Amino acid sequence: MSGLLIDNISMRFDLPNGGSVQALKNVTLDIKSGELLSVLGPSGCGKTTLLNIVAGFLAPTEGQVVVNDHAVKGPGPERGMVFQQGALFEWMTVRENVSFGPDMKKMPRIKSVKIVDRLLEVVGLQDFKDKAVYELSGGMQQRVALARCLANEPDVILMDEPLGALDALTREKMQSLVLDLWKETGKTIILITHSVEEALLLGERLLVMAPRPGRIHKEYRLPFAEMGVGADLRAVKKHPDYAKTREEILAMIWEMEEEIMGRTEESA
Ligand SMILES: Nc1ncnc2c1ncn2[C@@H]1O[C@H](COP(=O)(O)OP(=O)(O)OP(=O)(O)O)[C@@H](O)[C@H]1O
Repeated sequence: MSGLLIDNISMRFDLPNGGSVQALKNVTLDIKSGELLSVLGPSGCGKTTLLNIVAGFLAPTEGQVVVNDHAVKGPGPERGMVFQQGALFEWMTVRENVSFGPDMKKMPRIKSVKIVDRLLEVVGLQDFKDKAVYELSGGMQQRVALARCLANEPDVILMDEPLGALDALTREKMQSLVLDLWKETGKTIILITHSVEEALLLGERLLVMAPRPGRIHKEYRLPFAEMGVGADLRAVKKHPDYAKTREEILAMIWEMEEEIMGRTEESA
Protein backbone atom coordinates (compact mmCIF):
# COMPACT_ATOMS: atom_id res chain seq x y z
CA MET A 1 0.00 0.00 0.00
CA SER A 2 1.37 3.43 -0.83
CA GLY A 3 1.18 6.03 1.90
CA LEU A 4 3.00 6.90 5.04
CA LEU A 5 2.81 5.33 8.47
CA ILE A 6 4.28 6.98 11.55
CA ASP A 7 4.33 4.01 13.83
CA ASN A 8 4.54 4.71 17.56
CA ILE A 9 7.42 7.19 17.30
CA SER A 10 9.16 8.46 20.41
CA MET A 11 12.19 10.73 20.42
CA ARG A 12 14.40 11.58 23.37
CA PHE A 13 17.33 13.94 23.07
CA ASP A 14 20.13 13.38 25.54
CA LEU A 15 21.58 16.65 26.78
CA PRO A 16 25.25 17.33 27.56
CA ASN A 17 24.37 17.98 31.25
CA GLY A 18 23.16 14.40 31.61
CA GLY A 19 19.46 15.29 31.36
CA SER A 20 17.18 14.58 28.42
CA VAL A 21 14.25 16.06 26.54
CA GLN A 22 11.33 13.86 25.53
CA ALA A 23 10.54 15.64 22.25
CA LEU A 24 7.95 13.09 21.07
CA LYS A 25 6.10 10.29 22.79
CA ASN A 26 4.12 7.51 21.13
CA VAL A 27 3.10 9.40 18.01
CA THR A 28 1.16 7.24 15.59
CA LEU A 29 -0.29 8.52 12.35
CA ASP A 30 -1.51 6.83 9.21
CA ILE A 31 -1.36 9.19 6.24
CA LYS A 32 -3.02 8.13 3.03
CA SER A 33 -1.49 8.72 -0.35
CA GLY A 34 -2.55 12.16 -1.59
CA GLU A 35 -3.51 13.51 1.82
CA LEU A 36 -2.75 17.11 2.73
CA LEU A 37 -1.92 17.25 6.41
CA SER A 38 -1.14 20.41 8.35
CA VAL A 39 0.53 20.29 11.74
CA LEU A 40 0.16 23.02 14.31
CA GLY A 41 1.15 23.39 17.93
CA PRO A 42 2.94 25.63 20.42
CA SER A 43 6.67 26.10 20.16
CA GLY A 44 8.62 23.05 21.31
CA CYS A 45 5.84 20.47 20.78
CA GLY A 46 8.05 18.48 18.41
CA LYS A 47 6.73 19.50 14.97
CA THR A 48 10.15 19.89 13.37
CA THR A 49 11.48 16.81 15.14
CA LEU A 50 8.60 14.78 13.70
CA LEU A 51 9.19 16.12 10.20
CA ASN A 52 12.93 15.47 10.44
CA ILE A 53 12.24 11.88 11.48
CA VAL A 54 9.90 11.40 8.51
CA ALA A 55 12.55 12.98 6.25
CA GLY A 56 15.11 10.52 7.61
CA PHE A 57 17.40 13.26 8.98
CA LEU A 58 16.88 11.94 12.53
CA ALA A 59 16.44 8.38 13.77
CA PRO A 60 13.73 8.02 16.42
CA THR A 61 14.58 6.43 19.76
CA GLU A 62 11.50 4.23 19.38
CA GLY A 63 9.12 3.33 16.58
CA GLN A 64 9.50 3.60 12.84
CA VAL A 65 8.29 5.46 9.77
CA VAL A 66 7.11 3.36 6.85
CA VAL A 67 6.81 4.90 3.38
CA ASN A 68 5.37 2.84 0.54
CA ASP A 69 5.88 -0.30 2.63
CA HIS A 70 9.56 0.41 3.34
CA ALA A 71 10.93 1.42 6.74
CA VAL A 72 12.73 4.77 6.57
CA LYS A 73 16.46 4.41 7.27
CA GLY A 74 17.57 7.84 6.06
CA PRO A 75 16.68 10.48 3.47
CA GLY A 76 15.28 9.15 0.19
CA PRO A 77 14.07 10.52 -3.14
CA GLU A 78 10.45 9.55 -2.45
CA ARG A 79 10.40 12.23 0.29
CA GLY A 80 11.12 15.83 -0.75
CA MET A 81 11.66 18.67 1.69
CA VAL A 82 10.85 22.38 1.40
CA PHE A 83 12.32 24.59 4.12
CA GLN A 84 11.41 28.07 5.34
CA GLN A 85 14.32 29.56 3.44
CA GLY A 86 14.48 27.83 0.07
CA ALA A 87 17.95 26.33 0.68
CA LEU A 88 18.61 27.02 -2.98
CA PHE A 89 21.96 27.12 -4.74
CA GLU A 90 22.48 30.87 -4.84
CA TRP A 91 25.08 30.79 -7.59
CA MET A 92 22.88 28.84 -9.99
CA THR A 93 20.08 30.07 -12.19
CA VAL A 94 16.44 29.19 -11.55
CA ARG A 95 16.56 26.54 -14.28
CA GLU A 96 19.77 25.02 -12.92
CA ASN A 97 18.30 24.80 -9.43
CA VAL A 98 15.17 23.01 -10.60
CA SER A 99 17.17 20.80 -12.94
CA PHE A 100 19.57 19.75 -10.18
CA GLY A 101 17.73 16.55 -9.16
CA PRO A 102 17.09 15.29 -12.70
CA ASP A 103 20.73 16.09 -13.62
CA MET A 104 22.02 14.15 -10.61
CA LYS A 105 19.89 11.22 -11.74
CA LYS A 106 21.54 11.58 -15.17
CA MET A 107 18.18 12.10 -16.81
CA PRO A 108 18.56 12.69 -20.57
CA ARG A 109 18.77 16.44 -21.22
CA ILE A 110 15.83 16.49 -23.58
CA LYS A 111 13.58 14.97 -20.91
CA SER A 112 14.84 17.12 -18.02
CA VAL A 113 14.39 20.35 -20.01
CA LYS A 114 10.79 19.38 -20.65
CA ILE A 115 10.12 18.60 -16.99
CA VAL A 116 11.83 21.77 -15.75
CA ASP A 117 9.98 23.97 -18.27
CA ARG A 118 6.68 22.48 -17.25
CA LEU A 119 7.34 22.91 -13.52
CA LEU A 120 8.47 26.50 -13.93
CA GLU A 121 5.25 27.17 -15.77
CA VAL A 122 3.23 25.54 -12.98
CA VAL A 123 4.85 27.79 -10.36
CA GLY A 124 4.59 30.85 -12.62
CA LEU A 125 8.31 31.39 -13.21
CA GLN A 126 8.53 30.66 -16.91
CA ASP A 127 9.90 34.14 -17.58
CA PHE A 128 12.58 33.88 -14.88
CA LYS A 129 14.36 30.69 -15.96
CA ASP A 130 17.70 32.29 -16.55
CA LYS A 131 17.73 34.64 -13.59
CA ALA A 132 20.10 33.99 -10.73
CA VAL A 133 18.42 33.04 -7.48
CA TYR A 134 19.67 36.15 -5.67
CA GLU A 135 17.80 38.32 -8.18
CA LEU A 136 14.43 36.90 -7.04
CA SER A 137 12.08 37.98 -4.27
CA GLY A 138 11.45 35.70 -1.28
CA GLY A 139 8.15 34.48 -2.72
CA MET A 140 9.76 33.66 -6.06
CA GLN A 141 12.55 31.79 -4.30
CA GLN A 142 9.98 29.63 -2.52
CA ARG A 143 8.37 28.92 -5.90
CA VAL A 144 11.75 27.72 -7.14
CA ALA A 145 12.10 25.58 -4.00
CA LEU A 146 8.71 23.99 -4.69
CA ALA A 147 9.56 23.35 -8.34
CA ARG A 148 12.94 21.91 -7.37
CA CYS A 149 11.29 19.57 -4.91
CA LEU A 150 8.71 18.45 -7.49
CA ALA A 151 11.42 17.84 -10.11
CA ASN A 152 12.66 14.96 -7.96
CA GLU A 153 9.22 13.36 -8.29
CA PRO A 154 8.74 12.63 -4.59
CA ASP A 155 5.61 10.82 -3.38
CA VAL A 156 5.61 12.86 -0.19
CA ILE A 157 6.43 16.56 0.21
CA LEU A 158 7.51 17.68 3.67
CA MET A 159 7.23 21.39 4.33
CA ASP A 160 8.65 23.06 7.41
CA GLU A 161 7.14 26.55 7.69
CA PRO A 162 7.65 27.03 3.93
CA LEU A 163 5.79 30.33 3.82
CA GLY A 164 6.81 31.68 7.23
CA ALA A 165 9.27 34.25 5.93
CA LEU A 166 6.94 35.81 3.34
CA ASP A 167 4.89 38.99 3.56
CA ALA A 168 1.13 38.55 4.03
CA LEU A 169 0.10 39.05 0.41
CA THR A 170 2.78 36.80 -1.06
CA ARG A 171 1.98 34.21 1.57
CA GLU A 172 -1.66 34.18 0.54
CA LYS A 173 -0.71 33.69 -3.12
CA MET A 174 1.62 30.88 -2.18
CA GLN A 175 -1.08 29.19 -0.11
CA SER A 176 -3.22 29.10 -3.25
CA LEU A 177 -0.29 27.69 -5.19
CA VAL A 178 0.25 24.91 -2.64
CA LEU A 179 -3.44 23.97 -2.90
CA ASP A 180 -3.34 23.98 -6.70
CA LEU A 181 -0.15 21.88 -6.74
CA TRP A 182 -1.68 19.43 -4.30
CA LYS A 183 -4.73 18.99 -6.53
CA GLU A 184 -2.75 18.84 -9.73
CA THR A 185 -0.01 16.46 -8.62
CA GLY A 186 -1.91 14.31 -6.10
CA LYS A 187 1.14 14.31 -3.83
CA THR A 188 0.98 13.58 -0.14
CA ILE A 189 1.91 16.78 1.70
CA ILE A 190 2.79 17.33 5.35
CA LEU A 191 3.00 21.01 6.20
CA ILE A 192 4.17 22.44 9.49
CA THR A 193 3.08 25.93 10.31
CA HIS A 194 2.80 28.35 13.22
CA SER A 195 -0.20 30.00 11.61
CA VAL A 196 -3.63 28.75 12.64
CA GLU A 197 -5.14 30.32 9.51
CA GLU A 198 -2.66 28.56 7.24
CA ALA A 199 -3.19 25.22 8.97
CA LEU A 200 -6.95 25.62 8.51
CA LEU A 201 -6.72 26.64 4.87
CA LEU A 202 -4.15 24.06 3.80
CA GLY A 203 -5.00 21.08 5.94
CA GLU A 204 -7.76 18.78 4.79
CA ARG A 205 -6.55 17.01 7.90
CA LEU A 206 -5.18 19.17 10.69
CA LEU A 207 -3.24 17.96 13.71
CA VAL A 208 -2.80 20.01 16.83
CA MET A 209 0.19 18.82 18.82
CA ALA A 210 0.83 19.38 22.53
CA PRO A 211 4.23 19.71 24.19
CA ARG A 212 6.15 17.99 26.99
CA PRO A 213 6.16 15.38 25.74
CA GLY A 214 5.30 16.17 22.12
CA ARG A 215 2.15 14.28 21.16
CA ILE A 216 -0.99 14.50 19.07
CA HIS A 217 -3.58 16.47 20.99
CA LYS A 218 -6.46 16.78 18.55
CA GLU A 219 -7.23 15.99 14.95
CA TYR A 220 -9.65 17.73 12.59
CA ARG A 221 -11.01 16.82 9.16
CA LEU A 222 -11.70 20.06 7.34
CA PRO A 223 -13.40 21.09 4.10
CA PHE A 224 -11.44 24.33 3.52
CA ALA A 225 -8.50 22.94 1.49
CA GLU A 226 -10.90 21.34 -0.99
CA MET A 227 -12.95 24.56 -1.09
CA GLY A 228 -9.81 26.64 -1.66
CA VAL A 229 -8.57 24.86 -4.78
CA GLY A 230 -8.81 27.38 -7.62
CA ALA A 231 -10.88 29.68 -5.41
CA ASP A 232 -10.40 32.94 -3.55
CA LEU A 233 -9.06 32.03 -0.12
CA ARG A 234 -10.63 35.12 1.40
CA ALA A 235 -14.04 33.78 0.40
CA VAL A 236 -13.19 30.47 2.08
CA LYS A 237 -12.32 32.33 5.27
CA LYS A 238 -15.87 33.73 5.34
CA HIS A 239 -17.33 30.27 5.87
CA PRO A 240 -18.93 30.23 9.35
CA ASP A 241 -17.19 26.96 10.30
CA TYR A 242 -13.83 28.52 9.50
CA ALA A 243 -14.15 31.24 12.15
CA LYS A 244 -15.56 28.76 14.66
CA THR A 245 -12.74 26.24 14.21
CA ARG A 246 -10.16 29.01 14.22
CA GLU A 247 -11.39 30.30 17.57
CA GLU A 248 -11.45 26.79 19.02
CA ILE A 249 -7.88 26.04 17.95
CA LEU A 250 -6.57 29.44 19.03
CA ALA A 251 -8.06 28.91 22.49
CA MET A 252 -6.56 25.43 22.64
CA ILE A 253 -3.06 26.64 21.77
CA TRP A 254 -3.38 29.66 24.01
CA GLU A 255 -4.23 27.37 26.92
CA MET A 256 -1.22 25.15 26.19
CA GLU A 257 1.09 28.16 26.06
CA GLU A 258 -0.30 29.46 29.36
CA GLU A 259 0.37 26.08 30.90
CA ILE A 260 3.95 26.06 29.57
CA MET A 261 4.51 29.58 30.95
CA GLY A 262 3.06 28.53 34.30
CA ARG A 263 5.34 25.53 34.48
CA THR A 264 8.34 27.62 33.47
CA GLU A 265 7.59 30.18 36.18
CA GLU A 266 7.12 27.45 38.80
CA SER A 267 10.48 25.90 37.96
CA ALA A 268 12.27 29.29 37.92
N1 LIG B 1 19.04 18.40 18.78
C1 LIG B 1 18.36 18.62 19.91
N2 LIG B 1 18.94 18.45 21.11
C2 LIG B 1 18.24 18.64 22.26
N3 LIG B 1 16.93 19.01 22.28
C3 LIG B 1 16.32 19.19 21.12
C4 LIG B 1 16.99 19.01 19.87
N4 LIG B 1 16.10 19.27 18.87
C5 LIG B 1 14.92 19.59 19.47
N5 LIG B 1 15.07 19.55 20.81
C6 LIG B 1 14.01 19.80 21.81
O1 LIG B 1 12.89 18.99 21.47
C7 LIG B 1 11.67 19.70 21.67
C8 LIG B 1 10.89 19.75 20.37
O2 LIG B 1 11.61 20.61 19.46
P1 LIG B 1 11.07 20.94 17.99
O3 LIG B 1 12.04 21.89 17.37
O4 LIG B 1 10.78 19.69 17.28
O5 LIG B 1 9.70 21.68 18.33
P2 LIG B 1 8.79 22.59 17.36
O6 LIG B 1 7.39 22.27 17.72
O7 LIG B 1 9.21 22.40 15.96
O8 LIG B 1 9.18 24.04 17.87
P3 LIG B 1 9.10 25.44 17.07
O9 LIG B 1 7.64 25.65 16.77
O10 LIG B 1 9.62 26.44 18.06
O11 LIG B 1 9.95 25.32 15.85
C9 LIG B 1 12.06 21.08 22.23
O12 LIG B 1 11.98 21.02 23.62
C10 LIG B 1 13.49 21.24 21.75
O13 LIG B 1 14.21 22.06 22.64
